[in-house]
Amino acid sequence: MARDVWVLDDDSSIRWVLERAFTGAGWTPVMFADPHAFLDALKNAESAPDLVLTDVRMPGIDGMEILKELRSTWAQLPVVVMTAHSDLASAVNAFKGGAFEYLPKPFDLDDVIAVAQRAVKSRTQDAPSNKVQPSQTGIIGESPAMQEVFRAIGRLSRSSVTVLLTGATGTGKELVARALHQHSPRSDKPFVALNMAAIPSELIESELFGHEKGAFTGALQRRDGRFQQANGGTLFLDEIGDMPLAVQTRLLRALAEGQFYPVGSHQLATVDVRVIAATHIDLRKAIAEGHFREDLYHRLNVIHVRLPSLTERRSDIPALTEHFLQQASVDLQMPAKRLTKAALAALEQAEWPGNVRQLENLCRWITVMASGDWVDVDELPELTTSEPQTDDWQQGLYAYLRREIRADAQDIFTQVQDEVERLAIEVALQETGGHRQRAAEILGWGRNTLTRKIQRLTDKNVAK
Ligand SMILES: Nc1ncnc2c1ncn2[C@@H]1O[C@H](COP(=O)(O)OP(=O)(O)OP(=O)(O)O)[C@@H](O)[C@H]1O
Repeated sequence: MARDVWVLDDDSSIRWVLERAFTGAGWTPVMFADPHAFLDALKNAESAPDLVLTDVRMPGIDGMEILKELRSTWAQLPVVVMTAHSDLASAVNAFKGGAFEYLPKPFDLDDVIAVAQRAVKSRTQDAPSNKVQPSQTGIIGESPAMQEVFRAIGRLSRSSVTVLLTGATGTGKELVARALHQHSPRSDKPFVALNMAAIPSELIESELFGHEKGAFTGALQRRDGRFQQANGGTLFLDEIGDMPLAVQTRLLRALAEGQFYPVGSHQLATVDVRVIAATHIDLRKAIAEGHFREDLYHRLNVIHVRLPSLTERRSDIPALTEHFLQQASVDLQMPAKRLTKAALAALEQAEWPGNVRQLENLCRWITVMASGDWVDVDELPELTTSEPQTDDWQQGLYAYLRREIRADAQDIFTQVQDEVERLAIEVALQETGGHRQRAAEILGWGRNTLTRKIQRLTDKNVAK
């Protein structure tokens, strides 16, 4: 059965090739050069076409308006947007909730027909809304902030677009990356994750791109990198802000060209990989400080999904707690603990610098440590309940500790303790204009203790 497709593009050569491609594939195309004529046709048509294919950047009209018009006229009509990467985020937003596909410009004609067919097919199979349900992802969250995340997963579910996930540590970035993959056309292909913070920086390049035998000391075998392993699927680059600049340059090239040279190799490797990157740091700041390439940032930030911190969605704490207590009881083969109302209220009011992961760990702790089946406030470990902090030193410390532990560092507690002491002394002395007696009082030490500690830290520095 011939399908009707309306094509809107102001570029006559694009119209020409698209008309031929669609006719050749058995469709009935109706071509529009002028957005206003298109909108008129839209208003006056008695029935919807099977598909609309439109550019969003045309002179004299805001393409987003066209999407909104389409959405309000025929809510279920599948729409394919032809757009450059830079316009995609706004296009997705303008078309919130509708069936949506996109074609990055410039495109291949075979892709056009494939995407068009997929868009039409998805409509016939589709539920009215393309919001992904929490139960389909294993991600818990009824709060409005999380609903926004589920909607984003749904909207992106038929595309392979690059996504940047931001959010503090432990907010579920990896979980969401996996959900994006599971709900993408690539779901039957591998999902491969690489955490920049977890591997020594000098190995990141070969981890990503693979290496030849003998490419560097210790490269005893040729090895595929994560890019090759993820071929056809999704590569999740966690803590992208920790990627060394030189590797950023290589990544940028690999993303732009879909090709790269493995370390020590002269043979180009070609891959088709969707990249999802995540960061808990502010990449704009990293760019300003010269640690992150701006062009790479734009490449990765085609679609941005921000994960809310746990304190932004306190209403999810009871469901998360119940889930983690259940899970801990299964994992640890211990009876499931229950929280009294007061204990749950305390959790709902706590600060959670480590976000969901911290809550998950706490539930494991309770499962092992609490004595009875019911756990009351006094059995909870100490929770910070103060007002939200303006600074995020605990988060920084948390991330630092995790990075060190994953890098197999030794003796980190002493290091951290020394650093805390040094900072506290430094600030106290600065704030008191170098007055040791006052500084000691502020720090809660005797003057002699302060002098001894200063001496010890100075000796340590000298010894370094
Ligand atoms: N909404 C959620 N529902 C259920 N579990 C969650 C949710 N969010 C996070 N988790 C769990 O919390 C833990 C931390 O999540 P995840 O590793 O995805 O966080 P992250 O943001 O990637 O952290 P980091 O930045 O520190 O790498 C995981 O065990 C994950 O399964």
